[in-house]
Amino acid sequence: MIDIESLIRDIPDFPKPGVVFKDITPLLMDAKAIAYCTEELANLTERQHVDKVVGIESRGFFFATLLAKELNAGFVPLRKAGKLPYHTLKEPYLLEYGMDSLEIHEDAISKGDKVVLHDDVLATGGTAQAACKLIEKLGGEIVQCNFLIELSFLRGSDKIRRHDIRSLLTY
Ligand SMILES: O=P(O)(O)OC[C@H]1O[C@H](OP(=O)(O)OP(=O)(O)O)[C@H](O)[C@@H]1O
Ligand SMILES: Nc1ncnc2[nH]cnc12
Repeated sequence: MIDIESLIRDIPDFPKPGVVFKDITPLLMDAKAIAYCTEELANLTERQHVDKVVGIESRGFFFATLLAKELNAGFVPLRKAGKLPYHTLKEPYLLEYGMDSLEIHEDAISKGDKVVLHDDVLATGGTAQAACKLIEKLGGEIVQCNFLIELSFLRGSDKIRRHDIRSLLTY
């Protein structure tokens, strides 16, 4: 058991006044914490069969690839607009401190694939909602939305409540 909360630091007023940013870089610098979080994130899925773990650029990538390895699944990147080289589907969204668009390669998920969506933080839920739309447009079946951190006071789970939502840490 590792106290991962002590490895996440609050940065007030980043990237905008009024936002308290959860900085996970201290956690990422700790080898035991990486191993612990990877195993615990995989345990949240109850080790059910998963075809693809979808990770959201950029901080979602850190644990999504490790989680894919742990679950013996493939990894699919959801990237910010203009970064993926092949044919894409695109979805705009609002997040706690701005707006953006996410894209997915149109051949990244096959109809009926069992998919775990992973990101580091669930805040207002705009990012995760857009990600779910893209996965489902390609015919993926979302078996879990899996997060390192949920900021429950921002009510992001309201936007993806159809899904199983699990987080290692909730504030
Ligand atoms: O629930 P929401 O309000 O939509 O916010 C959550 C998103 O915000 C952060 O990403 P950010 O866009 O800051 O990009 P980054 O991962 O590249 O830092 C975080 O990694 C989530 O993807
Ligand atoms: N408060 C926050 N800290 C870290 N990442 C975030 N993404 C959206 N809100 C965030």
